[in-house]
Amino acid sequence: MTSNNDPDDRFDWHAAEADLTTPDADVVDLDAARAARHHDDTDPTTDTVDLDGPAGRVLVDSPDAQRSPRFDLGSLRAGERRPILPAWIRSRAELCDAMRWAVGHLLHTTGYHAVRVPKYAGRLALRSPVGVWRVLSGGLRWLFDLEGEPVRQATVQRANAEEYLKLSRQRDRRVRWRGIIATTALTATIVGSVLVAFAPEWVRWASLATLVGLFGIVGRPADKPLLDTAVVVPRVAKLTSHVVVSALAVLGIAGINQAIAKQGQKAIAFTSPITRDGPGWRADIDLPAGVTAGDVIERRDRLAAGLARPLGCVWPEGRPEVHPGRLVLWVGDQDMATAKQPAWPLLKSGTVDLFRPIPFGTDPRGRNVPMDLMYTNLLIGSIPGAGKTFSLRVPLLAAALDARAELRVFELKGTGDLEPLALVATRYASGPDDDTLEEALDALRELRKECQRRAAVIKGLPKSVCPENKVTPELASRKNLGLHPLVVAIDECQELFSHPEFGKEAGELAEKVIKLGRALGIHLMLATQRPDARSLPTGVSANVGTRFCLRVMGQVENDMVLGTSSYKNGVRATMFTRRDKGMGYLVGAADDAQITRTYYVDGPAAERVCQRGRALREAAGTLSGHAAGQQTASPAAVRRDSLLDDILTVVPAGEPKVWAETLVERLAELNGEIYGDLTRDQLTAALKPYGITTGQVWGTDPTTGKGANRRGIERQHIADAVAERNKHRGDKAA
Ligand SMILES: Nc1ncnc2c1ncn2[C@@H]1O[C@H](COP(=O)(O)OP(=O)(O)OP(=O)(O)O)[C@@H](O)[C@H]1O
Repeated sequence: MTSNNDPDDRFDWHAAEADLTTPDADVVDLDAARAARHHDDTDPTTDTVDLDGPAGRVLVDSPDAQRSPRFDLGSLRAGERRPILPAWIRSRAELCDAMRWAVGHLLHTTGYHAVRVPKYAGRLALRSPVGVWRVLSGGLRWLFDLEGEPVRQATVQRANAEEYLKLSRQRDRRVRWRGIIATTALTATIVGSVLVAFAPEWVRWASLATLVGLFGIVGRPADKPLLDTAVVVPRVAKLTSHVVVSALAVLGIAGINQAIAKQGQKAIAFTSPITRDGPGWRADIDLPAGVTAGDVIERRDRLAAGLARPLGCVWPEGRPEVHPGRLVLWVGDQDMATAKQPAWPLLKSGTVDLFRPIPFGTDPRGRNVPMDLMYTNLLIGSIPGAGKTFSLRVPLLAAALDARAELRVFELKGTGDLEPLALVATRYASGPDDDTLEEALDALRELRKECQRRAAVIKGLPKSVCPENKVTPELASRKNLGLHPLVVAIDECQELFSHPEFGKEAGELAEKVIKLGRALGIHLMLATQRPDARSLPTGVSANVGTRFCLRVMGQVENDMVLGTSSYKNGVRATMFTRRDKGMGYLVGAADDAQITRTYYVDGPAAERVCQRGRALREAAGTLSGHAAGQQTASPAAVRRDSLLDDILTVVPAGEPKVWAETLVERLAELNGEIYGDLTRDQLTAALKPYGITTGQVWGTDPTTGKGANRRGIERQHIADAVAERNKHRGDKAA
């Protein structure tokens, strides 16, 4: 019955029998036992446990453990309820979008065919003689039962008189009643023709057109439809499990290859059927043991080659919350980079309530990706030219459409990419120079103070008005409280954070603002093309709530922008290519990381949106600062212009030398608004451009009255610098 070649021969039936006869093992699952034996071949320690020496070996995969769990109410309660209505019907925006598409499709098709009516009429006229011929010949064949003729001829040939008689009788019967019908129809046609001949002219033409149309339809060639194609629908190949497994097999991942070699197609488990999901296919995959979704995502280009689809159609994503080996593969019908993207929903009309999500971009399926701006901050990072500034512009434009929001915008590249926002911004500065950087730094200083002020306001409010100790839409609308949304954007923020003089302070301030401002209606948006430790302080990158990472080149930058372990978990912005402009991973806007392409709003369109935002502010009386034409020089600029004169004011002519610390105190006393934050280091740096350096000078401590050598300046150096400056000014004026 058995042969030596049968692998089951090597199975230890005695051991299995012993297992069977142990008191608490009532059933042995033979499949499990065989599987245990196979594993045993490779590693004898994995599937059996030696509890009491050789006699006590028991199977690890016990029948109890292998039995499917019984149904219980708990598992039903834990089950995931599938939505009754599909997501696109529940979302107002998506429903409107679908409706818009349906109406547009209908109008296009109608218009397309309407202009071709003369062409279709000509076609029908040309085809109508064939139609007449088909009707007449078909009618005669039917009338004389000609389709039965070959059979009758065959019976004649076989000289089968009885059968021939039967067929002839049947034919006579048929021809008789068909003749009656044909005669009636012919009579009706003649009567109809006579009536039409005496009818008004339009009836005659209409009848002729109808007849031509009908005969034209009947005379249609089988391979040529009457109507041209108004909409060409692209045909895409189906995604099947076979295609997916074959593509995964060519990625060169050892774990996948070994599993496929052992188990074939079964090595890749599909956790649910491959389905259509939006304009593409979706496969939910459990990768073989030990292979992570990140391993596949890293080889997206090879995966696309394996699937024989353009790279922009293939979007593998991990689901680390399920397990690291769960992969969701979405294969679009069209390349995401070239597929037509819907316009930004607020492009032409609409206002924004910043306490509600704003439309930020679209996902690979073309659906809107919303983003919250309140109670969070935003960090955008990528290599140069991937679409950072365009991405930053979208939430800024949304903020522009909320009349309550105050915008402060600093663009540190100096190309004017955010220029349209100057129409609505309370503060706007653009430039790569130190002055602009210092303005941005000042803005952060102000924000820190604003945080303190707002915190005090909120603390002073009764719990009934402010139950969660954070700004609510109602509080933000109360002008007297000054708790309106305050949106501050710094594009190319690496310039500020890596600045030798301002960098450290800016990093500390930004971290404080990010941590505190969130609940106080202050929203900081940072965009950087150099997401590394020097250009993006860890205190900043670790505390930002919402992150958008466009194309980056490595794991470090990826995790700097998207958060620690993102790369390991398969959220890899390294997979985006040069063509994927405006595309990135959005983290923090939803539970999972989302592949998002930001809405494309170009310069002129952005300007039109800002004009609307400006009109809203004018109506609400909230236009202020830069946008309102109040070109107040920045504290940095004022300080720079007046520093030398103010030093001469606070250091009398009889005091040749003064300590830097004394000078800083006196300047703050003179003008707290401009010099309140001035530190000794900043003073030293501000004097450097005039060639004035601080050195050890003798002075007396006013509190102790003791003399000492400390860092300070000589008054004469300042006086010389003022004289030099005035000379220059005089030259220029002349
Ligand atoms: N959502 C988008 N869809 C299509 N193209 C886009 C999108 N966003 C940006 N682009 C294109 O990418 C180009 C670069 O964008 P952007 O200037 O925002 O890049 P950047 O990362 O800020 O560059 P840099 O670091 O040099 O400032 C733009 O000229 C634009 O045409």
